[in-house]
Order: sequence, then structure tokens, then C-alpha cells
Amino acid sequence: MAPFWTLCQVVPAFHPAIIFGAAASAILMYAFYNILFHPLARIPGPIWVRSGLWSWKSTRAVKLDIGWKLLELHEKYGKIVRIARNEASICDPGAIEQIFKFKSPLQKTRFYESLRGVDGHNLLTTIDNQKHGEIRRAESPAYATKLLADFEQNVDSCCNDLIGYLDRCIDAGKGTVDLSEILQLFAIDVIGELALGKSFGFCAIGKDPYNLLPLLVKFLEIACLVGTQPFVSPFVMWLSKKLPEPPSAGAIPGIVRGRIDSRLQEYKEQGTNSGHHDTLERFMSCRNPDGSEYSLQQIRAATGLVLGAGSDTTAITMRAMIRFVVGDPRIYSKVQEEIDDAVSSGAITFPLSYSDACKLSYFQACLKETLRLHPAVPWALPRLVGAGGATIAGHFFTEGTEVSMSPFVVHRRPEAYGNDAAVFRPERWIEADAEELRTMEHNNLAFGSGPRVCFGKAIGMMEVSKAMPLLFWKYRMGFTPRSATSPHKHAAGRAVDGCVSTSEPYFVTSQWVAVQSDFWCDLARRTD
Ligand code: HEM
Repeated sequence: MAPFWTLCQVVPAFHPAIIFGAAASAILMYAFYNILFHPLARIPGPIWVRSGLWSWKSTRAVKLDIGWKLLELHEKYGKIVRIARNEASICDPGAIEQIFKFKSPLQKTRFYESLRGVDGHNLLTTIDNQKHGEIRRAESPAYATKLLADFEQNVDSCCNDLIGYLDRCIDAGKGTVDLSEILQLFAIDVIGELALGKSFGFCAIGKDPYNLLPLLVKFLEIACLVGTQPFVSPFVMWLSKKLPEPPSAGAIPGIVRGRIDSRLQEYKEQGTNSGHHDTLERFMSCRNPDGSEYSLQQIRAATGLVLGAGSDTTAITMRAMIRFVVGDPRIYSKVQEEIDDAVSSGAITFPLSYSDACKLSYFQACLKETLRLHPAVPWALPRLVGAGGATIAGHFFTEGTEVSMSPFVVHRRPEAYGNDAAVFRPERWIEADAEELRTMEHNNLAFGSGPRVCFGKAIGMMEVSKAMPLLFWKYRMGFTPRSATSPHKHAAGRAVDGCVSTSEPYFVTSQWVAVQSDFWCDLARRTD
């Protein structure tokens, strides 16, 4: 016994060596448990991820490279990869139905909570399936397909602003334009019209007067990073209320709140909704399951989601389409030819109606191919396995584990789109028979899938289908060559698949959304 007592006297309980030893043993035991005994222990993946000692997803959220890094993991480890201590990413198209089906026992994970705005939860961020179903039913009138015709006028007026701005640039001898910025402004204006009946007027002046765009990008980047560690979310929310706001941060929320307030006032005075063609009008008529009217906060949250979900996504799709189409002379001339022929035969006229845009079959195939190879949301969409567990892609996942599928990864897998899945080939959508087409549509996750599928899909498709043929018809476009004197900020561009090259026209960061920046194009009128 003597040596033991001696040890206790020499090394008291709080001695750093003991504390360090205890902590190291606890960490080691934690890592061993995660690697050997955790319910996902049999799923392959990088050892540090499996140990739970490294957050691969937080690293991706910081490095903004989720798309290609996740693709690499699947190429190395197969169809199911452990990407977090408690999460497996799956790229087997057969799992889409199992994960995203209606009445699924799987629900969204806490990741989504970080995407909520100041007005609280909305459709996108509501986790509970039943609650989500109630909100979706209540808000469905705002997204009804029959309203598309009303919304079309709003898109037309923003198209006029966009063309006006680009024409002015060309007339002033400045046909070199950063399309990443102007298309974002266009998308924000359109969504302002759709949500609140009035554009923000950014496109008409061709600039972002509040310097808001970088702020929006940062907000999403931080929200996504926080989502990878949901336990810090309440602290970040608390901190964001304490820290001083950047001067421009309140500008758009201020305008939005002002417009909502004045509409409610108008409603109060007139006693009826007064025929506005926007989603605000529909949200004002929404009812909760108990029959009560939507509160001001609910109207704000629903409107905030339309503004947040409907601008980045469409701008990303438009830029990507230009990149893919203009980047391939064969495809570019086919698109232009189709539009020119349709104009000269009188099959379509401008302003282009959505129904006429749908007649442009090659253009529509290019749009589908764009959404496939550059889905606006590449992040692995996470779902929590519910009571009783679930068998997905041939593997049994126990309750409480998380599974996810990345649209970017699934769309590039041969089992989903064939051996040329990585190639931009619009013809695949035209050559396919009815059965193949159904499979390709089913495997497309650009808008999500199942009961949580994008509610604004029809609106987004309408907007892009109206605006892009107009741009292709009016302008000859080319990518501004990168040189020491060109306006580019990056010495080399980066494609959506992570490839860095001086001939790549824009720079992609891949996180919750895959945003392009620094997209300089030379524009000239085709009729000059
Ligand atoms: C090309 C354009 C668009 C793309 C690629 C896109 C993509 C997506 C994706 C991937 C999701 C599902 C996310 C998930 O499961 O976690 C989503 C949800 C959503 N999107 Fe879109 N979106 C687009 C345009 C729009 C527009 C224009 C609006 C509004 C007018 C909109 C409103 C919504 C809403 C409300 C949800 C949540 C639906 C729910 O959870 O019930 N989106 N979108």
C-alpha cells in the first residue's frame, strides 16, 4: 500500500497530468465507440470522420467545396459513405423513393433550423412532418400553378429592365458585363415582384445600392456552417441579436416589412384583398388548421422564404445555363437556331409567354441538363431516421441516425444518368423514351423530392424559361478572356465540379448553394 499513498501525496487529483490522461482516455473511448460500435460503424468513410473527432461537413462548409469533395468520397468508398459521426451520404438513385417518399417516417434534421430567418420557422425549416404538411396545405394557394399566368407579367417587366440595362451598357461601348451580379439583381427584382408586387428596381439601375449581395451570400454561408453543428445555433442566434448590424443589413428587411405593413393597412381600409398578383396577397388569406388567420409574423416568415428561396436559385440556374450553352459552340448555335426559327415562323413572339417557351424543346432540354449538372443546391439534403429504423439502399439504419443525398452527386453518377453522366448533353432528354424519361426525372433532385419538394419549382422554371431565350435571342455572348487587364478578380476560374482553369468563365463556391461569381461576358446585339 505504501507506494499508492506516496503517489496520492505526490500527484493530487487536480494534477494536470491526471486531467489530461482522463480527457485523452475519454476521447479515445469515444473514438473507439464511434469506429467500432456506433450504429453506422459498418459504413465506410474516412477514419477521422468515423471516429467523430473531425467534422468533415463543417470543413466543407468553411472551404465551400462540398460538391466535388462528396463526389470524391463516393468514388472512393461507394454508394454509402459515412460523412459525419451520425450521418451517411447515399448516392444510389433507388434510395430517393425510400428517403423522400410521402408519409415517410424520416423527417428533416436540425440542420434546417439554422436556415430560418428572424421571423421564425417557415416551410423549408419546419422539421416536424405533420406540422410541415399543415403549413404546406395552408400556403398552397400562393404557389398554385394557375397563378403562373398572373406572375408572368411581373417577370416580363423585370426582363424589360434587364434588357434596358444591358442595351445601355452596349450603347456606352461597355458590352463587357459581370453576369453574376446583374443576373442576381434580376432574380431579386423578379422575386420582389412575385412576393410583394413591386420590383426592388436594382436591375434598372444595374447595381446593388445597399451592397446587399455579399451580405446575403455570407448569411447563407454562416447559416449552413452553423447547421453542421446545430447545438451552437441558439448561441449564434443570441449573438446575432447582440452584435451591431452592418448598416446595409436592415435595408431589404425594412423595405419588405414596410410593404407588408402598407398592404395590411390597405386591406384593413378596403375590407378586402385588392387584386394584387403576388404571393403576399395569398399569404394574407391563409388560415391555420384551427381556422385562425395568419398572424403578421407568419405572413412575414412565409414572404421571407419566397424572397430567400426564390432568388439565388434562379440566378444560379441562369448563369450555369449560359456557361454550359455558350461554352459549347455546337449547342449554342442549336439553341439560337431553334429560337430564331420559332420567331421567324411566328411560333413564338416576345415578350415570351411560358407556354411558348415550353415549345422550344431543345432549349428546355438544355435547361434540364443545366439543373442536372449544376443543381443550385448541391448540399446533401439530410433526413433523420424515425422510430423502427429504415432499410435504405439495402442497409438497415437505426432510429436516430441521419441519411442524406446530394443532388450534385446523384446527378453525376452513372447509375442515375449513364456512363456520360458528367457530360453536358441536352440530347439525352430528347432521345429518351417515355420510360427512360420518367427514370431521369425521378433521379433529378435539383428541386428536392417528395413532400418537401420545392414549392416554387413551377415559378422558377417559368422565370428561367421566359428570360433565357430572350437573352440568347437578343445578344451574341462570349466569355471575356482572362488576362492581366481583364476585370476578373480571380486569376483562374473554378467550374461546378471543382476544376480550376484559366478558361473557366466563372468561379464557383459549393456549399448549401453552388454560387458563381466573377462571370464576365462580352455582349453584342445580334441585330447589329
Ligand atoms: C431554379 C430554381 C429553384 C431551385 C433549383 C430550387 C431548389 C429547391 C430545393 C432543392 C428545395 C428543397 C430543399 C430540401 O429538401 O431541403 C427547395 C425548397 C423550396 N423552394 Fe425552391 N428552388 C428554386 C426556386 C424557387 C422559387 C422561385 C421559389 C419561390 C417562389 C422557391 C420556394 C421554395 C420553397 C417554399 C421551398 C420549401 C418547400 C417545402 O419544404 O415544403 N424555390 N427549393
